[in-house]
Order: sequence, then C-alpha cells, then structure tokens
Amino acid sequence: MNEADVKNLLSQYRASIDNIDAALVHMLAERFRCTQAVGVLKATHGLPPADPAREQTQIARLRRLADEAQLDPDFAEKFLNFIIREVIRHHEAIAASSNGTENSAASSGGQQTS
Ligand SMILES: C=C(O[C@@H]1C=C(C(=O)O)C=C[C@H]1O)C(=O)O
Repeated sequence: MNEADVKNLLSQYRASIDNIDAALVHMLAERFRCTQAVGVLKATHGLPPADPAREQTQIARLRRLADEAQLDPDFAEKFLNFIIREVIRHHEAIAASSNGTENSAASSGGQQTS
C-alpha cells in the first residue's frame, strides 16, 4: 500500500469515527434528558437519587451485551458506572433544589448548569 492509499484509508476510518462520536453525543444527550426527568420525578415523590438494585441489573445486562459484541465487559461496566455516577450527582442536585419541580428536564433541556 503506498502513502496516498494509507492516507486515504486513514481518512475513511476517521470519517466513520467522527460519525460514531456524533451519534454517541446525541445518544448521551437523549439519555441525560430522560434521566433528568427521572430525577425530577424522584425528587417530587421523595424517592432516593440512586437505585443500586437497578444499577446491578443494568451492569449485568450490559456486560452480557458487551461480551456478545466483542467489547471488553470490564470497559462496558466502567463506562456505565461513569455515566450513572454523573446521573446520581444530577439527581442529588435536583433533590437539593427546592422540591425538584423548578429544575425540570423540560426547562433545562436535560443539561446540568452547576
Ligand atoms: C435513572 C435512574 O437513577 C439512577 C441512575 C441510573 C442510570 O443512569 O441508569 C440507574 C439507577 C439509578 O441509580 C433510575 O433510577 O432509573
């Protein structure tokens, strides 16, 4: 393979990587939009920000899916835990702010400002 072919192939891979990164951002934005609404629901009804039993179910499922997809299950677990920790931080902030109705997902677009 000559230098021009290598450059061409590299830029093709990078175009796919850029598309995948964009999809990840959009998927994460949608996920956080949902979890912000869950945070408001929980705060309004006095439910705790974290649900460790639900998390265990999600982790077990994601590890299975990762394994099937030839993705390292440990990496998948770490990635999910990283996201969940951030969600719980948002839920704690929502619960701390009045009764949770003012800091709604609809009004903030799912984005945490603090
Ligand atoms: C979103 C929730 O709140 C927390 C965040 C979770 C998540 O980001 O998937 C899962 C469980 C909870 O600890 C929920 O209870 O469903």
